[in-house]
Amino acid sequence: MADFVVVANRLPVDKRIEPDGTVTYKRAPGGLVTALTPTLATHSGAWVGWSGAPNSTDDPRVDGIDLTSVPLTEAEIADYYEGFANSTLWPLYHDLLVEPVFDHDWWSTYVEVNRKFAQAAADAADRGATVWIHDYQLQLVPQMLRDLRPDLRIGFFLHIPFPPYELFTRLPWREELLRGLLGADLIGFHLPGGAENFLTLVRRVLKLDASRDPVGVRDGLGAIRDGGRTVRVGSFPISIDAANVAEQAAATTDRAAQIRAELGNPSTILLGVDRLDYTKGIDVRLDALDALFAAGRLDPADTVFVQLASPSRENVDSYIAVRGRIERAVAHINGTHGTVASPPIRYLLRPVARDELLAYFRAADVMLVTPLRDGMNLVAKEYAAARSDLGGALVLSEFTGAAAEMDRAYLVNPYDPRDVQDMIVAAATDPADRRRERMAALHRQVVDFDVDLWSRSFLQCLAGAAAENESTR
Ligand SMILES: O=P(O)(O)OC[C@H]1O[C@H](O[C@H]2O[C@H](CO)[C@@H](O)[C@H](O)[C@H]2O)[C@H](O)[C@@H](O)[C@@H]1O
Ligand SMILES: Cc1cn([C@@H]2O[C@H](COP(=O)(O)OP(=O)(O)O)[C@@H](O)[C@H]2O)c(=O)[nH]c1=O
Repeated sequence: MADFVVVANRLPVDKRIEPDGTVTYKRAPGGLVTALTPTLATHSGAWVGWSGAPNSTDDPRVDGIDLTSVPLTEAEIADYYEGFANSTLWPLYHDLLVEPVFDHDWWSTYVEVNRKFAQAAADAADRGATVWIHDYQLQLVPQMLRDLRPDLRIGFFLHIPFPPYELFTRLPWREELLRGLLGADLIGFHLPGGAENFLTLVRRVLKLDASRDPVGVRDGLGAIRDGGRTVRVGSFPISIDAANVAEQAAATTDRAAQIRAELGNPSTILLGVDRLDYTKGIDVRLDALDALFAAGRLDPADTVFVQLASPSRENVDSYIAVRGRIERAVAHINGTHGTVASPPIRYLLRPVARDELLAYFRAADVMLVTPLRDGMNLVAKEYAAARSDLGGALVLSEFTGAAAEMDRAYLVNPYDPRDVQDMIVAAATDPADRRRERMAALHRQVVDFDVDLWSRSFLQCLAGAAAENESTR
């Protein structure tokens, strides 16, 4: 029994069974794990989630965290994870970048799997414990858990954008999802806009009394009256362990120099680091580079773009399609603008370990972060944290959560090809002192607003919101 329980779709590690039968645990992909791992290291607690493999029931202790596996069958993985979570909610919440599928059988499995997570959390939590539920895969868990364990303090945080009324109300299950979330004492979003969309939806769809004042950042919470309870709603932009990233990155100088040499010592190294997801705009940056090489604005003989892409959701059609588009674009650019000895694009389709990533950050002159939509984007923050040497430049899409705070980046509208091209050229060629001054501001921002502030501010607001509800019980 733990007095602090994290509930997320994924455990922080993926279970792998090696060909010789040995079991290993590897860090799971994605920013949610990156952000929550340091938080749990400072709270002794439990993490309830799925292992990434079918029917896994073992509960290992990894890096000092007690992990509780929620076993999912292959059919549940197909209908709940690949289906409702990643073919319905993910595209709907990311501005319909692909068409969401509305399937009643997937919804039934989503409800059943959310019930499994709620039961596992109820079993793991001590009396009066704090339970922090994460993300779009588990939006029904707050109310299910409150029904099972009214003694708990329940927080929920959404890691992806929360859509406006016009998009959300397409969901045939809109009322059930809103009701599910309202089981929490505090519901957190990255940005005030997501929190305000939620307040509007609750007012219009559920006809509840929801505050109308603008929501502040880490402050100025919204409120919803639901029966005898008050549900608080706020904005808490997630971040990273910036001091740790800076320290580890500074230790990669030799490897960074080696990477530069391996790439042929070009004048400019550009870098992209993403899960292979259609939201990330990998094709946006490839199209921009193609145009810049064709126009002679960048020299393909003296420029290298490294794209590190970690495979993601590989059974989902839209992910298979985007991989095809990206690989065709890489082949087209290398075939058109490169030589056999020096292709301007280097593309890797596999997860890259943290130390190696940090060395790439230190080697890159320009980091390209060009999502069409992204809840936050921790890679942008990691790059700024890694550049304690104040080298490099960040090209950042306005459609990421990170852009709200990192306004000294070279901000781009990823829907405007000319803007993306111009900003890449500016980031690569601006005078050194201008680039340095921008990077200093970005580095300071991520150091001052780190992941510890994110979790502390959320958990403090949760304690306040829960105490208010406990006093009226
Ligand atoms: O678990 P997967 O299906 O492999 O996906 C990985 C994670 O992707 C998403 O990350 C989001 O959270 C980040 C941290 O808040 C944020 O920076 C990013 O913008 C989001 O896309 C997803 O929300 C997680 O649940 C997944 O684990
Ligand atoms: C490609 C790649 C990434 N990482 C790490 O994963 C996260 C990604 O977080 P972000 O918020 O940018 O986006 P999503 O959560 O994926 O939507 C970040 O911490 C990266 O450093 C990694 O470790 N290895 C990789 O190959």
